[in-house]
Parts: sequence; structure tokens; C-alpha cells
Amino acid sequence: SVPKGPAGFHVLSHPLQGGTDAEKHRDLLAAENERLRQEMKALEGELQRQQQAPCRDCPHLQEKAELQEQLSQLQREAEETRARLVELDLEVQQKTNRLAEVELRLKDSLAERAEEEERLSRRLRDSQETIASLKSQPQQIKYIIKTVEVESAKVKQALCETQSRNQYLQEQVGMQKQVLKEMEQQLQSSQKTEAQLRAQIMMYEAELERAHGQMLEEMQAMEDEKNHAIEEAFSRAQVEMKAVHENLAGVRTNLLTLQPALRTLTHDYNSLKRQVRDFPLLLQETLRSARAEISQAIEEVHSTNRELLRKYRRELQLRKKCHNELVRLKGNIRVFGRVRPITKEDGEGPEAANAVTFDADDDAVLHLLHKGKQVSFELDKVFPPQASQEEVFQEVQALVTSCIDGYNVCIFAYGQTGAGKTYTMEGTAANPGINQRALQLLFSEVRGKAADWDYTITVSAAEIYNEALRDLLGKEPQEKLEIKLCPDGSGQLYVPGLTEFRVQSVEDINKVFDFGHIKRVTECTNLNEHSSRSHALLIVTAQHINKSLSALGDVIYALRSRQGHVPFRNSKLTYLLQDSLSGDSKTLMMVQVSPAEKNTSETLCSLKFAERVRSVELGPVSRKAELGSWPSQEHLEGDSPGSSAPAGRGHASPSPGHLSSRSASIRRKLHTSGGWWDTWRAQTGSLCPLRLQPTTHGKACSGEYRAAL
Ligand SMILES: Nc1ncnc2c1ncn2[C@@H]1O[C@H](COP(=O)(O)OP(=O)(O)OP(=O)(O)O)[C@@H](O)[C@H]1O
Repeated sequence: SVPKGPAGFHVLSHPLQGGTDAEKHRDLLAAENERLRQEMKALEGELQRQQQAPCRDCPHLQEKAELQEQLSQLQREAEETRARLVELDLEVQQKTNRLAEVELRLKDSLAERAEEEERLSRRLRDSQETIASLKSQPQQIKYIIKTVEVESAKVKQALCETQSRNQYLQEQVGMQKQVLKEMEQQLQSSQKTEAQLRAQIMMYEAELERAHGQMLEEMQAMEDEKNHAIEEAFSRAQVEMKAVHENLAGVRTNLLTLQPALRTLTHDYNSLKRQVRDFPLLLQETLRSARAEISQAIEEVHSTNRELLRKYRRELQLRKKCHNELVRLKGNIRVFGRVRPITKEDGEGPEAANAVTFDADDDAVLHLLHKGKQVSFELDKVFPPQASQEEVFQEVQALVTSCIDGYNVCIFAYGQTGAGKTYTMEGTAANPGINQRALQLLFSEVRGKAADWDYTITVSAAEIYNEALRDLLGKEPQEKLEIKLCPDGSGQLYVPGLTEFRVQSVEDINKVFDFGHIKRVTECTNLNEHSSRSHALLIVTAQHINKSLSALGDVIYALRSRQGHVPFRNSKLTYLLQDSLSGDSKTLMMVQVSPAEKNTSETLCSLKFAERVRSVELGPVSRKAELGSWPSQEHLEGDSPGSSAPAGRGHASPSPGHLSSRSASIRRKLHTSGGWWDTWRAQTGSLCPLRLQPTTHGKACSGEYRAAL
């Protein structure tokens, strides 16, 4: 079945041989690859052995690490080479497979072609035989023609038949020729295909050859590379080994030089060990002496502290005494005047003109122009309209200090409606008055002493209205409270059931009094339902105000004249303020006046009252003289502006002698008149609301009295 012809044989046999070669090559390559791997492995082992041998002795970890790094680099390179080899193996395998496929296809097409050639050859042979047989036939025809010529129409017919047969055969011959031609063409195309296939095979062979060559080259290159890498690694390893050896030598030298130092260290270590062994004892000893020293120092500090504390307390007592003495010298009842500025409410025109002037050289004097005449007054201190809240407080703060020292203190503002009582006592949020500032001072002083003293500050708020005392902070504000003597026999007064709040800051106090204020506002509102505020004061509460004011006047008079009996109990107000008005108590009255022309009558009354109150207590020396200055009812009644003997300073103050000569009749007259306060009230013909303010409280309504002790 193998087709004849050298070309066909060659084409068929060559790829088979080629396939065998490729397999051989692949096997060879695989063997080579394996051998290379083995070599590589052996080299790596060798390298590792070489690298490990010095590294065992090598103390230099860094060098060891570098060597390991190089080794791993080499291993990586070997890995890459191996991967490349595997890739090449794969490529060769693929190419071999493709070649085998091509060979198979070629084999099939050659077999087909051989069959086709066989078939065509057979047909050619048949055709040639047919042609040969046909060629031998014409002589027979000639013979038949001749016969036809000789013979009859029957023969002619036979001749025609023969001719047509001949014709048919010639057509057959033509057709066969055509077939032959086609077959020849087919043969040519087959030959052409064969040539193409051969060219393709040659191309494949060339490609295979080239791939083989390339593979060999790459293998060679890899081999070279591997050898090179191995050589390099080897030489590097040698260099590193040398360096390691050198280092080792250096270390050995160092070791030799270090040995003496080591001996010294060992010696030191031993002596240290001995010291450590002895250290606890030493430490105990040192600690004992240190403890003793510290205890001694602490004891010294303690005794110093005790001494300091003793001195401090003594100084504190001294300060208290001095302060008290100072306040006493200044007078237990001090009277300040404050003139508010002209306000919008004063209106415009002559009525709103300023009627108050001051003495540039004496801050205790002011002049009032009343009905065209100037009347002068002397108080303890006078604040002009431009005086700030701060300046006012500066003068008051000594009293607050007294309060901290344990004295009862009473500060109250007095004056006609709108004269500035609220402004002075309460002030505004941005510019607080005496109350807030006093409380601030109180708390800051207390905080300063907190380390050495225990302070408790409690607040209460009560209202005296129509001679009824009510608790403004209590749960039952309508309940009337009583003022009673303390059952402990101290002689102190107290209000049973009066609510007390313990406070620690000004804010606490404000909260407490805001609460009280709310209750009070309600009361005021109820009051105002019936009449206007001033009217209500005049008509509804006139009697009780009078009673309280009279009582206050009587009390002050009794105090002034040092009478055995001071009628504190004549009114709730004086009774409640008893502690704040008697003994070592200190009282400050701030007389508020309006500078407006239209208010001069009331301003005059207020200032006269202030001047008289001031004259009550001015210390032991002046007391006698002042006693004589207390005006009689008649005196007060006739004490109109511009009169010949007002208490004002604008007129010559009466001499002590002159005053004492008048004192007896004055006292008598005062007694019979029921007190100067009545006189004053009668004279003014209207009521100036009195406001009492405690040191720790600042809310009140005009026309009524309240006090907190
Ligand atoms: N020294 C002052 N400086 C500036 N304004 C003042 C001063 N004194 C009072 N005033 C202002 O005058 C007006 C009346 O003052 P205030 O309300 O304090 O009077 P009051 O005596 O408390 O009146 P009332 O008895 O009716 O309560 C307020 O507008 C207040 O701000």
C-alpha cells in the first residue's frame, strides 16, 4: 500500500524518522535537564556546606545574614533557570506534538493520493486499452465500407450503423481524452499539492531545527549562566569567607585584649556582690537614720506650724479687735448719703433742675437748695451721682468684715420712692449693688479662712407686713411667725419655724431669694389690686409703718441715751433687728435722695433724719456731745429749711456746752412727743418708704420692711 515514487517514500519516511528524533531530543533534553538539576543541587549543597561551616564559628550575625541572602539569591536564580528549562521542555513537547499531528495528516493525504493515483492509473490503463482497441477497429470498417460498396443497401445500412458506431466510439475516445486531460490536470494539482506539502514539511522541519537550535542555545546560555552564577557565588563565598576569617581573627584579638578587662570586671563584680550582700544592713541603717531625721524635721515643721497658727490666731484676734475698734471709733451707727443722678422720670424744665451740690473739700457734706435757700448737711460720707457701685461698696466692706468676725451687722437703705434704694442695695446684673458685693466678699473671706475655721452660712427670708412676720421661704407663707428668746438662755432672739437654707455661694443665695421674691411679688400684686403702690403704703399700711418707724426711733434714742431699757419689743421690726441694733452691733444707713428740684422737700426730710440718726452714736468721746445735739420735737417741727438752728453743717454746729445745756429739755420733749420719728413724719406729711436690708440679703419691696438676720 505504500505509494511508489521516491518523493512519496521520502515524505512519508522522513517525518517518522523526524518524530523519533524529536522524541530522542526531548529525552535528551530531559536527561540534560535532570543532570543540570542534580548538578545544581550538588552545588547548592556544597555552597550551603561552605557557608554553614564558617557561620558556625562566625559571631557576626550580619555577615551570616548577608551570606544567607546571597545564597537565597542564587537559589532564586537556580529556581528561575529551572522554571525556564521546564518552559523550554513544554515548548519542545508542544512542537513535537504538532509535528506528529502534521505527520499523521501528511500520511493520510499521501495515502489518499496514492489511492487516487492508483485509481487514475487504472482508468488510464483502461482508457489506453480502449483506445488501442478502437485504433484497431477502422480497418474493419474500411473493410465493411468496401463490402458496402460491393454489397447491397443492406450492407449500406450495416455500414451506416457501423459508421454511427464509429462515430459513437470516436465520441467515446474524445470523452476519454477529455477524462484523461482532466485526470492529468488532477495529477498536476496533486503534484502541486504534494510540492506544497513538501514545502510545508520542510518549513516544519526548518522550524523544528530552529527550535531545537534555539533550545540548545538557551540550554547552553543557561548552562553558562548557571556556571557563571556558581562561579560568582563561589568567589563571593570565598571573599566572604575570607572576610569572616578576618573578622574572626579580629574578634580573637579583641578577646585577647578584653581578657584583662574581663578579669577587672570579674573582680568588680565580686566586690559588688559583697556590697549587695551587705546592702540590706546598710540600707536599714540609713533608713533608720533618715526616718529619725524626717521625724525630727516633721516635728519641727509641726511645732513651727503650731506656733504660726497660734500667731495667726493671735493676729486674727488682734485684727478683729483693731477692726472693731476702728468701726467703733467711726461709730456703731454710720450714716451715708447717696444722691442719684437726674433721670428721665424726673421730666424736664425747672422741676427737674438739680438742687443738690457738694463740697469739693469734704466728702461728707452736701448742700440742698430748697425754696431758694441752701441748707447743708454733714453725714459720715456722701456719694455724688457719679459715684460708682464699687466706690460705695469700698466704704461698706469694713462692715462685712465685721460680720465675719462675729458681729451683728445691719445695713439698710432709706429714702423716698425712686431715690435709688434698690439701685444701691441690689443694683443691676451688670453693675451689682451692696448685697451682691457683700456676699461675694463674705464668701471669698470665708474661703480664705476655710483651712483653719469652720463656717456655716445659712439664710432666711422673712417679711414684716402689718406687724405680721411671715416666712418667705417656708412652705406655708401665710403662717404668722413669732419672735422668741432662745431657750438656751443666751438672750438671743430667734424665730421658731423660720426656714433656713444652708448656702455655699452667692448663686445659692440668689436662688433662695429668687424663690422668696416670687412669693413676695405675689403679695405685692395682691396689694396693688386695691390701690396704687404709694397710696397703698400711705393708707393701708400707714399705721404700721408709723408704728415700726416710731419704734425704730425710740430704740435708737434709747440706745443713744444708754437707757437701761431699750424698747425693742415695741414693733416686730425692732424686735427682729434687736441683735443687729444693740451691743457691739454695727448699723449702716444709706440715705438715698433725689437731686431733682421737685423732690427737695422729701430730700430735706430724709437728710434731716439721716443727720439725726448719725448723731446718735459716734463713739464714747463724742457721744456726750451728740447727746445734746438730739433735736426736740419742737426743734424738728420748727426745723424748716433755712430756719435758724437746723442740724445741718451749713450752719455752725452747736458747741458741746451749748448742746448739753439743752439736752435735758430735749430729752423731756422727746419723751413726751413719743419720738423724733413721729415728728419727722408729721413734718413731711408723707411717708418715705424705709427699706431694711440685711448683710446677706437684697430683695425687698418699697413701703414695707423686711429683715434677715
Ligand atoms: N446711683 C445711681 N446711678 C444711676 N441710676 C440710679 C442711681 N440711683 C438710682 N438710679 C435709677 O433711678 C431709678 C430709681 O431707683 P430705685 O428703683 O433704686 O429707687 P427706689 O428707692 O428703690 O424706689 P422704690 O422705693 O420705689 O423701690 C432707677 O431707674 C435707678 O436705676
